[in-house]
Parts: sequence; C-alpha cells; structure tokens
Amino acid sequence: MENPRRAAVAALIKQEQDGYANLVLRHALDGFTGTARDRVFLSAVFYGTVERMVTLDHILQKFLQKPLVKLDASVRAILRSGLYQARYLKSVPVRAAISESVTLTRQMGKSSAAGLVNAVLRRAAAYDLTVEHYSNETERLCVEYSVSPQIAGLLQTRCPDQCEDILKASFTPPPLCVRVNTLQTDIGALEEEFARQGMATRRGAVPDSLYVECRGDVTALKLFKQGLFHVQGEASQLACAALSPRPGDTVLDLCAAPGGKSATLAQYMENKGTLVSCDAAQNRLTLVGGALERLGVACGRVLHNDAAVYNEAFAGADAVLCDVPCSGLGVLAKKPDIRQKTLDGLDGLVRLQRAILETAARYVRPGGRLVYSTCTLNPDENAGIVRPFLKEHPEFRTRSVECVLPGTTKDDDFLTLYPFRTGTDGFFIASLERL
Ligand SMILES: C[S@@+](CC[C@H](N)C(=O)[O-])C[C@H]1O[C@@H](n2cnc3c(N)ncnc32)[C@H](O)[C@@H]1O
Repeated sequence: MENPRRAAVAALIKQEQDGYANLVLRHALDGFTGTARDRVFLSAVFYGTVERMVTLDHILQKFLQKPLVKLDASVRAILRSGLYQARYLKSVPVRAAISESVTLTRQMGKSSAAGLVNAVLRRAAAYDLTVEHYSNETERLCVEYSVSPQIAGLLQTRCPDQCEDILKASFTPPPLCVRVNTLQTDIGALEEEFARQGMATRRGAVPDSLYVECRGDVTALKLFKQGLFHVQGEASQLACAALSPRPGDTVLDLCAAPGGKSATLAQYMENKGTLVSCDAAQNRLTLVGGALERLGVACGRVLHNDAAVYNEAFAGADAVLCDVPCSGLGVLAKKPDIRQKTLDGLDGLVRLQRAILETAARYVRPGGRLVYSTCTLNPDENAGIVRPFLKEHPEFRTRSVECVLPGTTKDDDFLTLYPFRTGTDGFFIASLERL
C-alpha cells in the first residue's frame, strides 16, 4: 500500500522546483494508488505544508545548525511536512508525526539524518510561538500568517488599513461555488440534480451562481462531465456580469486561459455572436478549448495572441474583457504557493497590465464596454492602472455595476472584493464604456 506521507514529501520536493502547487498536487494524485482516505490525507499534508511553509521554516531554523535551504531536499521536505502534521493536523498525534517522519527518512535512504529529524521535530513541535520576539512588524506578519517578507511589506504599505484582515482571511478558502451552464440547463434543474445526489446547494448573489456542499472532487461528477456547470467563484462571475455581453455581440476575452470567464461570457451571449478567447500562453489554450467544448459553447474561437500587442483583426468589438495576469494576492487562500512569492518582476507585471489595458481599449467600438479585472488586492495593479488610463482617455468613463455582492467596496465605481468582507476571492473589477 502506498504511503501518503511519502507521496506528500515527493510532491513537496517537486513543488520546490516547479512552483504551482495545484498542478503538482494533481500530478501526485494521478500517480497515487492509495485509498480515498489516503488521498485526502496526502492533499491535506501537501497543501497545508505549502500554506504554512514560512512559519514552519522559521521554527525549524531555530533548531538547525545550518540553513534549512542547505539541507538535502528530501530531509527538508520531511522536516516541513512532519512539523506541519505535529503542529496543525489535529488528527495526527505529535508522537506519530515525529516517528512517521523518522521512519520515512530511513525509507527514503537518508538514515544518517534520522537522528537530526527526530531531535529537530521534537523541539520544533513543542516550540511556543506566542512568546516570540520579532525584530519588526513585517517579520511578525510573515511568521504569523506565513507569507514572504515582500508580500507582508507590500500589504503593510499599500493596504495599511486592511493588511491584517487580508492575512487573517488568507487561511479560509471561499466555499465551493459553481456557475450554472445556462446553455444546457437552468438553476432550478441543477439544484434538483445536486439534491438528488445528496448535495445541498444555496444560491449566490450573482445570478446563476450556486454554492455546493460537495466533499469530494466536484469535477469528477457526471453532472460536470455532462457540461451542466463549471467551477467559478462569485467574484469571477461578477466580472463577467459587469461586462454583460449580449446575444449577437462580438466579444474579446484577451487573457482567457483556463477559460472560466469565456464560458460565462458565452452564456450571457446565449451562444449567439462571436467570442474570441485568447491567451499568450500557447500551452494553456487547450484548457480553454476543452472547457468551451465540454460546456457546449458554439460561438467561441480560441486564439494564440499577445494582449499587449495591437491586432487589427480585433477592432470594433462590442465588449472586451482584460482579466490580466497579476500578483494573485486575492487568492492566497486557494493558491498556497503564492505566499512564498518574492514579487520579483512586479514592476514588469504592472507595465504589462497597463499595456494590455491600453491595447484592449483600442478594440472597443464607440458605445462598447471594457472590463479590467484582477485577483489581487494590490492597488498599484488595480485602481493604480485604471485611474491614470481614464485621465488619459476621456473617451472612456466608468459604468456602475448592477449586481454587487454584499460586502463589496465601491470606490469611483471600481469594485474591490476583500475576502474578509465578501467571503469570496479577493478581486478588483473596473467596468468602463467608450463614449
Ligand atoms: C488571471 S489569468 C486569466 C484567467 C481566465 N480569465 C479565466 O477566468 O479562466 C491571466 C492569463 O493571462 C495570460 N497572459 C499573460 N500575459 C499575457 C499576454 N501578454 N497576453 C495575453 N495573455 C496573457 C496568462 O497566460 C493567464 O492565462
């Protein structure tokens, strides 16, 4: 029988090299032959360890002679996952977390480190973090909320009033929300289908959004395979509602992969008109095509295109969505690897966001609509992009978004969704129209 702890450690080693926790976990689960219970345990240990890594490393380092980063990669992963289990997983007794880690060290051919793993984990598991003396406030935020110094520093300086609330909420992922595929069914019928399968649902504030109580993998359900819904948070659905494309429109989704918003836009279009879904990452376009096909979207075309470079074929669009690449600080709770980001290249990202918005604006016909959205709470990537754009482009003005989720912050018609207020992903939406 496969050992889920060992599989989690292997995934942690891979994650250090590859970065994307969701992809690494999916790969680990695909190759795992253990029981359903062990799959849940593997996922919990892997995701939890990545989520708490900054805190775990801070504690582990106190009991190590040399820097943690200089240790053998498997020993480092064993220490991190062992300490995570000991400190955070209530279902695992501390003694078991330590002894299983020592056994694993031997099984993975690192017997010479077994003594170190045992000694370090014993002391680290018992360490009282509540009496810690931090050298400054940034360090406290990093260790308490397990984020990089760059993320803590950015939130402190750019969101001083919300910083701690954002970080506190970053351990609570939003509940599972799906988007009813109105091309194939309606919300009442889908509610009944879920109920028939013993899953409770409740409607969200955005029309056709549905919260589902599903313990397992919702994408493994037949209802998903039949194309009756896709997984999409309410914040993302609100961005599509803000663009509100109509049947017959020509719509551009300039940063479309993996395709969630394109699918929702096609529903607003009732499958009539032309939806062009583009992305600069060629290898992600198959995800878009696959999603649109599963959901029965017939009005869509998938195209490899750089949104920062003008493409004359796109001129005259009725509605354009720029769901730009961003620092992702609104989705820390869902994507734990973002916590460790050093934010290198943030200046370049901001320049790219500005260039995408400028280029997108040129495609919008007079009277047409433009939505700029991100899943970050960094104002420099949000209002900091759209405000100067509006100053330089008097031919654009903001549009008020009709459906506002409870708790949404509205500033100059720009919407900011703070997870601690809305219970959704952190999100920014600016809805504009061309005069
Ligand atoms: C936030 S994600 C989009 C999510 C997507 N809208 C959805 O709802 O499924 C940002 C996307 O922008 C793409 N991207 C990055 N740079 C780009 C560029 N210069 N032009 C077009 N797409 C770009 C990335 O590959 C990524 O897929």
